[in-house]
Amino acid sequence: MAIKQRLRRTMMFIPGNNPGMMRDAHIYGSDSLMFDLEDAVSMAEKDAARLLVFNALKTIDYGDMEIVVRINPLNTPYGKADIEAMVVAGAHVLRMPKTETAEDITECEAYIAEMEVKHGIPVGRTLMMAAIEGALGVINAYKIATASDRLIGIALGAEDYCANLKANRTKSGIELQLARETILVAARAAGIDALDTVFSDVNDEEQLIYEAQLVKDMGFDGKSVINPRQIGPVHKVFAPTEKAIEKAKRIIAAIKEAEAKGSGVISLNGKMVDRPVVIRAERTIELAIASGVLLPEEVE
Ligand SMILES: CC(=O)SCCNC(=O)CCNC(=O)[C@H](O)C(C)(C)COP(=O)(O)OP(=O)(O)OC[C@H]1O[C@@H](n2cnc3c(N)ncnc32)[C@H](O)[C@@H]1OP(=O)(O)O
Ligand SMILES: O=C([O-])CC(=O)C(=O)O
Ligand SMILES: [Mg+2]
Repeated sequence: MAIKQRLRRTMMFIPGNNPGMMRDAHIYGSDSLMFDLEDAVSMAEKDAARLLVFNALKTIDYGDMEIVVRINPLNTPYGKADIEAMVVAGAHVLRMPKTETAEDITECEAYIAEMEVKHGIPVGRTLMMAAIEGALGVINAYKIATASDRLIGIALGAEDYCANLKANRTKSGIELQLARETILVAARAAGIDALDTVFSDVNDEEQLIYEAQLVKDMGFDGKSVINPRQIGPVHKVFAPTEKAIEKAKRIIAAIKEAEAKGSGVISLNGKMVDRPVVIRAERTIELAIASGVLLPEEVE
């Protein structure tokens, strides 16, 4: 089922022209599956890939995993056919690549709605997300993030972004700093998810963990991955540590006690605990439960 708010630590890209990968994609445990009809598929295979993904979504039981499909932009010969097929196939979320303006989103949304009506599907069932992959998209991030109620999040596409900026992908990530911060702030202002880009070297786990930790500390909800081996390390980074969980529990217990006495701010081991600290503690508990490292009954 399409759900606007859910855990999205990892979305795994699966090339839309690879039936073997599509068949087994759900066994690796990413939070979302993201079938790709765009850059992982050559021009010659676009129509075949669309049909393959359509059949996979219609016939394979992916359980309650979130199903995302990255379609081709509307200004290509494939965009409209991708939208129609994926709306009918029941994809939960359509990912718009290379989004530059709010109109890119509103045009797609109008066509999605048209296809829902044409096929007797409830209007609004198909959700959307936008990948920002160039300078103009970053400049327009907030307008993009607020362009449609169907949007679940915005994501950075760093490979195309670096190509557009004439930047190098570095270990520190300095070239992505502005884009990441802008996307994060735009997503938070719009009340939707902020999702980080892929890391392409599947054999370099150390750098993957570095990037995941960096974006987690910044506030991102998750990171796209391209290989099953990248799922575990990213989930580990996004799961709160035992120490963080214990601290969050102490904060929540202390504030409950203070509130019972009519006070909104207290001191815990010499540190001020007020509303923002409590919000972060609550998020830690939510993430811990969602990540399976804490049972709901362990929280009073
Ligand atoms: C810049 C962009 O646009 S990025 C988005 C587009 N790119 C993609 O979608 C690429 C997705 N990833 C891949 O195609 C592959 O992971 C590659 C090419 C990067 C590496 O491939 P491999 O070296 O074969 O990976 P590896 O040896 O780790 O594969 C192990 C198993 O996982 C499977 N697997 C690998 N990647 C994926 C994936 N993305 N989805 C599902 N299954 C996968 C393989 O089929 C293999 O299965 P098997 O053991 O049953 O044979
Ligand atoms: O969106 C992503 O993470 C992958 C991508 O297309 C890019 O980096 O250009
Ligand atoms: Mg791209």
